[in-house]
Amino acid sequence: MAFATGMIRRAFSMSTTNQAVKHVTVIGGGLMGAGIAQVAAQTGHNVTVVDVSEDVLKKSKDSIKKSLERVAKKQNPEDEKARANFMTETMSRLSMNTNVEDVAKSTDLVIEAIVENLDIKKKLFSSIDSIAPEHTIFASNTSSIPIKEIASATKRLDRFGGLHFFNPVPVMKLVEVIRTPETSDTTFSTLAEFGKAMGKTTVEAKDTPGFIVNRLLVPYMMEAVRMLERGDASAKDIDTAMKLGAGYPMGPIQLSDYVGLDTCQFIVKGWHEKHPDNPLFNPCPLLDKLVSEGKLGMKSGEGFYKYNKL
Ligand SMILES: C[C@H](O)CC(=O)SCCNC(=O)CCNC(=O)[C@H](O)C(C)(C)COP(=O)(O)OP(=O)(O)OC[C@H]1O[C@@H](n2cnc3c(N)ncnc32)[C@H](O)[C@@H]1OP(=O)(O)O
Ligand SMILES: NC(=O)c1ccc[n+]([C@@H]2O[C@H](COP(=O)([O-])OP(=O)(O)OC[C@H]3O[C@@H](n4cnc5c(N)ncnc54)[C@H](O)[C@@H]3O)[C@@H](O)[C@H]2O)c1
Repeated sequence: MAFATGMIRRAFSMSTTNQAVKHVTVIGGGLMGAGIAQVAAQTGHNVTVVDVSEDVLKKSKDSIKKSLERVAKKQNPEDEKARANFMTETMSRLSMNTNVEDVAKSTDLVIEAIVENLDIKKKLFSSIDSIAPEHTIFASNTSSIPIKEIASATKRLDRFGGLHFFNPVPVMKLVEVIRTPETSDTTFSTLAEFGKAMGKTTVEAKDTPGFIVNRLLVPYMMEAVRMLERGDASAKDIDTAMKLGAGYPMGPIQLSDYVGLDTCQFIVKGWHEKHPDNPLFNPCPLLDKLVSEGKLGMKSGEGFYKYNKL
């Protein structure tokens, strides 16, 4: 009987914990942060986006609005009033702030989506660890850095995990939930429930390089860049081949531009430094050249291809 009561209590506390993710702080309002914030607000969460300046936050808010309009149009193509209500309600759950310490004081979940750099991520988490409430869970959206290394900047190893979303967040249906050996069961289930509450399918991934998707996808993208570098095929033909011959929605060269060439470079460089003997993680001189020229892909207007500036 005592056992059964304990089970019930545990189940109850688990479900209240899950419902307790009401306020989400998204740090970094760029490509990924804006998408994460948008979908979290769309699914009924109160969200604050934090970034380095008002200017960046304005751009972030504008891009969220634009993307929401696409979603509203899709949901209610014939009903203008319903579209307007959806926009107003979602935007009312969204706020912007440049002061991370202020926001961290009262939030249930922090999702970090800043630049792919371990030292900068550690500095950020360390600055809010003593400010955030005890119950607050920290998560990183890193593409490639071990969650354990980022978490080491804090004293809440049991309340730290990975939530890895995919670009474009409003469209891609997956979230990888990453646990380290220290991530508690409650933290893991709260993160997985949150992913589901955002309308995503979740998979559990270990804290290994690239988790599941990137461990397979990034070497494939870099092999395509190496193929281009060798002059074996043109960028356009590589992309056409993989779209029509393998059923991918985008070819690997176009996808590299879409992800951001700087982000791709950070990923490969980090893995190569840690695993220099793995040829799949070898640097790509062509990628490095484009990044050094400021050609970062779609977001900068040029990468392997040229784009109309966003
Ligand atoms: C590296 C990281 O750590 C991990 C990653 O993120 S790896 C990258 C993962 N992402 C991918 O692999 C993306 C592959 N590409 C795709 O799936 C598709 O090309 C794409 C969804 C991006 C665009 O699709 P495409 O058909 O070419 O263009 P488009 O017609 O504009 O969009 C398709 C639908 O998505 C919607 N959409 C696209 N981007 C959107 C956005 N930002 N916000 C809201 N809706 C969006 C469109 O409204 C459209 O909806 P509809 O079909 O109902 O009309
Ligand atoms: N681009 C992708 O396809 C993709 C997909 C999944 C995960 N990720 C990961 O998500 C993270 C963000 O990537 P992104 O593509 O959105 O980058 P991005 O460059 O588009 O955006 C990063 C944002 O973080 C802000 N920022 C930087 N330092 C900050 C700080 N200390 N405090 C607050 N804001 C800060 C920047 O001003 C910028 O707006 C990275 O870790 C990346 O690896 C990227």
